[in-house]
Amino acid sequence: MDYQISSMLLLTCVILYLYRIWKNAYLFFEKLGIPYLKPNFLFGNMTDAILLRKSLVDVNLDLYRKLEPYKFAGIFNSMKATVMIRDPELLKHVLVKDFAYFSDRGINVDEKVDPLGYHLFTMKGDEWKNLRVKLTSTFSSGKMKMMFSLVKDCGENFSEVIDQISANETFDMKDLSSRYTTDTIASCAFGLESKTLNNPKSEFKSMVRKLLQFRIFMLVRVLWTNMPMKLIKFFNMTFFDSKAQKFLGDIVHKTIKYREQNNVTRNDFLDLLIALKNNTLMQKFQDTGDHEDIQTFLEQVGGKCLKSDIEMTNNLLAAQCILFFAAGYEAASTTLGFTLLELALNPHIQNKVRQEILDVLSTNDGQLTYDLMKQMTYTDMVISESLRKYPTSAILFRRTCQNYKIPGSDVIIPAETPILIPVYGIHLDEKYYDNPQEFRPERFTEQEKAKRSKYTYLPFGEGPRNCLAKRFGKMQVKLGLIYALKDFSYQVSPKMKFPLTFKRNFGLLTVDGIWLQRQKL
Ligand code: HEM
Repeated sequence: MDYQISSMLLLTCVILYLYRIWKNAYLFFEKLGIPYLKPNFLFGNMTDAILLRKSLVDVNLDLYRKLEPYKFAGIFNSMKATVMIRDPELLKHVLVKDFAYFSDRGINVDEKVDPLGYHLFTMKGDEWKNLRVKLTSTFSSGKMKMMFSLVKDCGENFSEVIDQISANETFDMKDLSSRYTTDTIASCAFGLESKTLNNPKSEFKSMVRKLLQFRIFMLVRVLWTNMPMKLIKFFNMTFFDSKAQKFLGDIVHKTIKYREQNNVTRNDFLDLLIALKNNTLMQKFQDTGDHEDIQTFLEQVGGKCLKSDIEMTNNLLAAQCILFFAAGYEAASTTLGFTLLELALNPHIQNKVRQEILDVLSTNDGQLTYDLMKQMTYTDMVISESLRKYPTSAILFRRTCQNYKIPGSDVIIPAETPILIPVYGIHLDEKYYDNPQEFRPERFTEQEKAKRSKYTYLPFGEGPRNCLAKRFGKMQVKLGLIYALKDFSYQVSPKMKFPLTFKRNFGLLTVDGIWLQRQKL
């Protein structure tokens, strides 16, 4: 009986405590004079996402639309008051001009509890700046040329695997694309021939999948910006799935050891990272393109040089390799899959891209080179349009590092406030793209691009914290597309259901399957 009474008392205290927090959170925007959407107790404006009734992507799209015509407004990520920035001009301030106020994403990771979760995506302040400068040089345009032949080999294999599918057989292009991007990143970041294209049941593939598999902890961490370190330590929460992280971390450690002991070079990211660790990057890989990228970055973060340095330990190298996988494989494979889906739905565009590919290849006996790939400009427009309609990172996060006065208003957002950037909402806004559901690559001619603000198109983010590997990601998708289209045409299978239902995960825009059929040409 006593036990029951104390349990009831404890529960009442917890509810009262949560109610008090919620009441304060509720008043947050009232006090600041910011318009906001009325939240529900505990779930805020995220009820449908938390109860897994809708994807986080769709929930945020609804919120973006409900908040028309405000330039910025308040929403509640569960109980956390978050400012959504809707206006492209304000986004220019948040992402670039006033970057010093918004330099991190507010994701807390304890380096001791989770050394492999301590990477560029989660790092903050000077440590992030130092590492970003170092890694910038590994993704320069010169380095992409170096990596081209490794990705091209995977592209050729992708085409061979597509060739093995029978005519009119329904297959999942999403699965095939993710096996292709797994192989490209395994080759470029880990120095491995993972061969998941040939072996869909490989352990490597299942571990990579596990890395980003939906976990309720991940959703909580995305919604609960600034989660207290004590809680992270108490639950021993790792950023990615701990088993997958350990599996991939062990591979990197072993490969580094092998290469250092046997003096092996393979011209991939791991070589570049090892050279960074040993301070031999400039001797080994001379590349003038690096300097320009680093200079631009330093100017944007407001300093010509950095205050301190960061030690490149083997754990730090392994953490970056794992991040390359997590950040790259899903984003690139989803983009490739959606692009092929749209091409199957729009045969006239499919024919036009294929014609460009064949015309360019015919100038060199069908042999693809890096420079020839660069000449395929219509293909670039098709990829850009695909990333507009399906930006895999549908929402982006920042956090105010200090109090910030919103330009053109009297509102001051306090330090430590989460900021949400509704990329998907902006990409589907009729104000910026007429008939936004129509797939139209011509939106990306130089002339059309010049008519819009740069901040209405954010598939790779913008400013110093944008995608580090934008060039590599685009190259993966482009080579995949070239090898998928050169010898085959695609139709949508009756198995594909419309409208698309996005996965209920922690904010990535993706689907469970992209069902197509192919014909050999
Ligand atoms: C089509 C493919 C890709 C897309 C659409 C994409 C998109 C993005 C986006 C939207 C962000 C967040 C930017 C922001 O907050 O402003 C990001 C960050 C990042 N991406 Fe990518 N990405 C792609 C491929 C890759 C690949 C292949 C890699 C690595 C090999 C990679 C590495 C990273 C890293 C390290 C960051 C964190 C940067 C930082 O915080 O400094 N991405 N990416």
